[in-house]
Amino acid sequence: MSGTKWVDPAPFEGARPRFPWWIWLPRWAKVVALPFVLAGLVVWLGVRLVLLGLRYPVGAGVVVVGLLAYRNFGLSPLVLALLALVAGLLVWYGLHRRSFLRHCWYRLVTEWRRATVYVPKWRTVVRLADLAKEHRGKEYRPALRRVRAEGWRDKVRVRMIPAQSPEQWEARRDNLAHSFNARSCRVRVLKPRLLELDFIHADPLARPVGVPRLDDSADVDLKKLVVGVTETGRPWRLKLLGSQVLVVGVPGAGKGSVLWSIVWQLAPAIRAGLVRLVGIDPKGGMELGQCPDAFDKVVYDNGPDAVELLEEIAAEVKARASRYRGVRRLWTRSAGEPFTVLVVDELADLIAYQQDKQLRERAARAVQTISSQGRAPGVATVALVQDPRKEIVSFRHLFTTRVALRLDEPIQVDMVLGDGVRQRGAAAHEISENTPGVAWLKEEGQREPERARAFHVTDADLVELGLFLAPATVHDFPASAERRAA
Ligand SMILES: Nc1ncnc2c1ncn2[C@@H]1O[C@H](COP(=O)(O)OP(=O)(O)OP(=O)(O)O)[C@@H](O)[C@H]1O
Repeated sequence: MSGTKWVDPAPFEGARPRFPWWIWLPRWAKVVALPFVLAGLVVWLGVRLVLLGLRYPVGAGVVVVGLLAYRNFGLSPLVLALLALVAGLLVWYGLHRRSFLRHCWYRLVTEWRRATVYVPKWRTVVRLADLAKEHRGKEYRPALRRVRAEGWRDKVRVRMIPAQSPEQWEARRDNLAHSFNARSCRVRVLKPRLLELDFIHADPLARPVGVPRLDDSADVDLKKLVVGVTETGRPWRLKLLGSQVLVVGVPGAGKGSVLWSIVWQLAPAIRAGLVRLVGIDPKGGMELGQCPDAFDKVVYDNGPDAVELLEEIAAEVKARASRYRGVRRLWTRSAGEPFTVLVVDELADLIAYQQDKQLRERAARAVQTISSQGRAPGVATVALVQDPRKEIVSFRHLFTTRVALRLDEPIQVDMVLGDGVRQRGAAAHEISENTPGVAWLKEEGQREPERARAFHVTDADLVELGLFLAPATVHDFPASAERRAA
């Protein structure tokens, strides 16, 4: 108070200590409640043990049998049995490493990481990352659910608090990764309120993947062409029938390997006449010239010949569409004409860098016709490009399958894969220079992007492919040639 004027004291800014409610109970009530609390604890522990037994029936069985054996026969047989168990596990590892890791080792790692990393740090990390909220004295904290270790990544399920969105988690991917000692973190939405965080510890695609054997009898599935492996170890299946493919990557990112993996897998169908390849390589044949036998027609520049070829395919698209009208909605083998794949290496050379304005416009019109109308009549485009900017490819949206190999900048990832996909973890600009052929993939209608590596198609493989596809030449047997000459 100063004179007659009232001055408010400064508000109390210290944190008031909070005590649990039972602290205020009278002493006698605590004594009465103690046996009930202890009984409750015992029941809780029993339930946890039963749940653990149900989760790991084999492990629990081994422990129970071990205890019984120890009681009935003493220590020595138990030690022998344990040694036999270890030997059995080693044999399992030797015979089938994959199933051993999956069913035994990764389960142990899961429990270990849950107990030593995620449970102890969870509360602090979500509070410091602003993912927990306090409202009217009650704390709302995202719940840590199932954890699964898979060696190269830990999958951690999280139940979000009310009014939270996946974008809030996506914005804190880096904070979470560093907090849990991971290289990076990705966010996936499993269902409303349930997220799965991937904490990445290693790159399963670090090693190149060789091409499979060329098999004449193989059935080529144009909707699921296997052109590499995904990081989860499954085949990378590329949709060609009913899709248009855009492959983007800086020089040396491995665009060639995506292209040749597609051709490699199409080879049996090309040989059987079911698929026809048409190619344009404005770089003078540096890429497609490595295996010209794969192509029905190929042009090695970006001049009038290339544009005429594009217009020929565009005309074919229209002609097929009018033939199919009312007969079929999508190309099938029974259509009686081959599925056509147009391969353009460096699309920008045709539709952006071409000096002649008329040729440039004609090329862009033809490519747009093919990629917008070719789906149903069985004409697919596989276009490779280094620069994804709108000024270079103004009709990116017509390509329904996008492959982002290594890129320079984050903004390029958004251009290729679409808005928001990078935030979910598709960091194509972070792909290492040491892993050419690694790409992020996004198909139309698929929410989550996938990471995969194309087969490594070597020069020797291309020679083999050329031999496989070269038209058979029948040479005269020397003796019969001499006889005819005589
Ligand atoms: N899938 C792959 N696995 C392993 N190595 C690869 C793979 N793809 C490409 N490479 C290697 O990376 C290098 C560059 O590959 P490639 O020429 O295909 O790149 P690019 O993107 O087509 O480059 P450019 O735009 O200059 O033609 C080559 O030495 C190749 O052997």
